[in-house]
Amino acid sequence: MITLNNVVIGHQGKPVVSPVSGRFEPHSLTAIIGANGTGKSTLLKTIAGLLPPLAGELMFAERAKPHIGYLPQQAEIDRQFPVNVLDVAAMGCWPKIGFLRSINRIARQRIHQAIERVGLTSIQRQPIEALSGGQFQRLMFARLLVQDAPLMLLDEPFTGIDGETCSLLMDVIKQLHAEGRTLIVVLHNLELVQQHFPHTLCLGSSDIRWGDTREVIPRAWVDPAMSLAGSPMLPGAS
Ligand SMILES: Nc1ncnc2c1ncn2[C@@H]1O[C@H](COP(=O)(O)OP(=O)(O)OP(=O)(O)O)[C@@H](O)[C@H]1O
Repeated sequence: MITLNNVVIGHQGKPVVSPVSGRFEPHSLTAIIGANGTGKSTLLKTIAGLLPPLAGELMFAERAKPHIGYLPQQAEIDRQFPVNVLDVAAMGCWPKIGFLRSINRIARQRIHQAIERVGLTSIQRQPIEALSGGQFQRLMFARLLVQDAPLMLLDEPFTGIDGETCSLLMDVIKQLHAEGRTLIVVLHNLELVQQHFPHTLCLGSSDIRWGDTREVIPRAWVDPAMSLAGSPMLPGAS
């Protein structure tokens, strides 16, 4: 679905990691891991088209770039906007129907189903500034479900949320994948990656590994006896 050929990612002309080459297969589920600052978010933004590659080729299999669902890190989202849960979930329709067009019955049904899927039906009229971090992340997933994009990019979707929400949202990720979408998810929890993600791209300051998760993540990294399970400790981490 996406081929990277010596793609250099970075900001203001400054690369953050060695050139990346490889391929995200159609309908694949890939985790991007790596220590803080190794360029995981930068890579996601480059694939999303929010940042240009500094060099190299980033190619999509289709002639035109597919519709992309992008979930940034929570810290990058403005929650002061005066809208409620339903309004935000409905924004998932915009790429397909446009900003000012009215929502038809089928789309409305899809919005309500998505809100129900993430357990927010009882608070669907609440303003978003009143939501907890976990409730807000559930809402971001509802919007993704409504968006229905073939390619979804998620940046640290489980950071700062409780175990129950994490488990529910992981099920949504698996559902989206089972429905045939391609998903690329930045994560720090290696146990989660090992349990659920068949492919892993590990960005390191001097080394990039990409392939089958069982080969990319050595068992020792998630061995509870080594106290690394679920931690962001990776080669190159301080
Ligand atoms: N807008 C920006 N302008 C300039 N440099 C930036 C910008 N955003 C990030 N960087 C730098 O690019 C590098 C990679 O940042 P990035 O956020 O992609 O890393 P990351 O692997 O996602 O880190 P983390 O795990 O902490 O989220 C860092 O050195 C960071 O300081």
